[in-house]
Amino acid sequence: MREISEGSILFETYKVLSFLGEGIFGKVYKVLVLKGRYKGKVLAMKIAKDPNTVHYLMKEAQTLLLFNHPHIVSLISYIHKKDTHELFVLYELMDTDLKTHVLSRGTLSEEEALRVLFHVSQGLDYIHRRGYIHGDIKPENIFGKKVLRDVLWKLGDFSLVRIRGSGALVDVKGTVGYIAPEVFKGEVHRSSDVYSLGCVLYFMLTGRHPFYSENPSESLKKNKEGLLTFPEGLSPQMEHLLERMLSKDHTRRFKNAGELLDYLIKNRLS
Ligand SMILES: Nc1ncnc2c1ncn2[C@@H]1O[C@H](COP(=O)(O)OP(=O)(O)OP(=O)(O)O)[C@@H](O)[C@H]1O
Repeated sequence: MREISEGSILFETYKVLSFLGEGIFGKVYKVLVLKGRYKGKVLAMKIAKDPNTVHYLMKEAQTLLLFNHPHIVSLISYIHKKDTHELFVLYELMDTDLKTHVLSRGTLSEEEALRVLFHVSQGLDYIHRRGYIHGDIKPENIFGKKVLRDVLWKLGDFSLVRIRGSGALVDVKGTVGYIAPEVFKGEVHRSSDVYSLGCVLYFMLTGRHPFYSENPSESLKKNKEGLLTFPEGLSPQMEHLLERMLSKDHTRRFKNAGELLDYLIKNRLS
């Protein structure tokens, strides 16, 4: 297994510029493409070495290759080294993620939060229309790309993506604070993604997810029960929108991202 550091050249094509971070699926590096179709471009490369994580990341890579949308982080290509069981996945390079962006500001205004919501809903609508459920919508999985003086927000990290109707969940996956209550009972719908996105909207407005507690087991309990209170001082439109996204009963939520988008446009919230 190779050691990777700044300046390393991989497959005679990718020069490692810096380390970007590490998640459960492996390390992520900023790389410069030295030759081929993407010569001169700077990309993000995620490297998985553990057979279990390789399996998940491979599933993500194969699904993401089918997607092409301005509000979804693009996958450029992937390389699977069968002999060493390593997987190298190349994505478009993003400049920030929503968690970092919100925490650096404390909270976002309703206007800014709605702008992010509108961007991400478009990416989510694209995958919902194709029969997929994202399964892990949270601020760390929403990425921003600076375009002139603006930021374009995109949905990323499709490691828990699943096809609609592919059976009940055997174990609960996702991130406490952003999981729809029915998911804890093994039920997953497109509206479960809408719920998670509602938790993200709440986070943008308050700097905390709706089930925050200093005690992690209390957070989990509150999340399972869908027990939340709305922050003070919201506009009536924002309160109504949050109620529709964060209803404990999934049949009272927007059914999918398309319904949410229609609502945002009709009520001039986009
Ligand atoms: N396309 C990208 N462009 C820029 N940075 C990225 C990109 N993808 C991931 N990163 C960064 O790399 C780091 C690790 O990301 P990764 O998605 O592997 O883990 P994570 O966000 O901790 O989530 P998880 O472990 O749940 O997958 C994070 O700091 C993330 O912001």
